[in-house]
Amino acid sequence: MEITVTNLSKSFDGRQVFSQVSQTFRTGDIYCLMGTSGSGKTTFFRILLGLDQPDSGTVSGTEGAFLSAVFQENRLCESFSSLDNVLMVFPKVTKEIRESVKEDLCKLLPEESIYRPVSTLSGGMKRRVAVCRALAVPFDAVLMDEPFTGLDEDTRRKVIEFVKQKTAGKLAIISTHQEEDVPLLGGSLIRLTAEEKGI
Ligand SMILES: Nc1ncnc2c1ncn2[C@@H]1O[C@H](COP(=O)(O)OP(=O)(O)OP(=O)(O)O)[C@@H](O)[C@H]1O
Repeated sequence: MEITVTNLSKSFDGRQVFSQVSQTFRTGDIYCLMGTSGSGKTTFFRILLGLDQPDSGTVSGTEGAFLSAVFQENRLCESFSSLDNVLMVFPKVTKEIRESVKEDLCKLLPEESIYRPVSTLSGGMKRRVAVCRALAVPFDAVLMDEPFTGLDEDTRRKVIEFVKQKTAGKLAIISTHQEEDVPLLGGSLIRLTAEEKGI
């Protein structure tokens, strides 16, 4: 698939967040979206997901596509286990799906923790559950808003490897504040800067 944004502009209350952003995102590639706090990364994701409208410009290629997402907040059900938080996104849970989700979760978390309510997990553990859930479902493209926040260096690398494996041959757009993530992900760097007002 290919997502193309053309001359995308967005302002809030008369304050320009970004303007005239044009970019093509192609399947098989990872795009790392970087920009200072407030440069509009979350807003850009929300527009791609159709949750917000641009003031002007267009997004094409997302019609009929399955877009998966990790939002800036985890959006987990705190009283459910990690396992159930991931399984809940499947319309029908088969034995195979359950086993494969367990296997994926265990790549990122200690096995005992995947049966505990999410409310008992650390912030970094919850983040890993959110990442695992977004990548568990079939998707054409995944959009991840700062998925590696709250992770120590070793865990961060482990999660990056997991993301690379799970997004192979698909389209991934990932926002990050750490430039070193770009080579680790083998991604293309795209800057969304307030100064340039575009990427
Ligand atoms: N619904 C809204 N109403 C008014 N202003 C908003 C709204 N959503 C975002 N903004 C403003 O738009 C700007 C961009 O916000 P956004 O969250 O997209 O930035 P960001 O690059 O994701 O920031 P961060 O790196 O801190 O997560 C900010 O100044 C923010 O206050």
